[in-house]
Amino acid sequence: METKEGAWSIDLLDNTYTPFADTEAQEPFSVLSLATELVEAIASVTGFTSPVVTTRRWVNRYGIGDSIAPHDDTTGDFQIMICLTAPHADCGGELVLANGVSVVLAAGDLLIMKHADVVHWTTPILPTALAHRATATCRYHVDGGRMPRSKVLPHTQQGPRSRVERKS
Ligand SMILES: O=C(O)CCC(=O)C(=O)O
Ligand SMILES: [Fe+2]
Repeated sequence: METKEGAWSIDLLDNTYTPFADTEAQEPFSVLSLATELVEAIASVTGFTSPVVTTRRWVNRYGIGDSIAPHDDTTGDFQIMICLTAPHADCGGELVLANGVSVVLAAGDLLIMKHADVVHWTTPILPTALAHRATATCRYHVDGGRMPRSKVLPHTQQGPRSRVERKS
């Protein structure tokens, strides 16, 4: 993927926004990130008391020169990110948050983020890197939280667009 937000590749593990209770883990990261005890523990650490209603899960991969540009994650309420692989600390791939925090993740590290309104980016992977960088993220959406627009107002509430247009 190459966008104004940077260059990296993304593997969507689950982009369906299935209700949390019906979401089935298809691979190990989802087995972990959907485990009720873990979700409850992370909700408690981040201060969320409303139940998780849905999740989204994906893997980002950064090769030499890749980075994610400064952006604000506009949906979801809290998330975990597990570093799957990373170059040595002095070879780029640092996650920087505009609030002054920066993190160099090593393989196996788990980061819990309350990500609303925190602009963040990663530094480019340097040519000296001997490994690429990959992170797996599970984003949790709580009841009444920051849902994607299409989920806040499902079109079933208003009927299909064509019917609305015919009425007017
Ligand atoms: O890979 C990272 O460290 C950050 C990824 C990220 O910010 C995102 O997927 O929105
Ligand atoms: Fe992000």
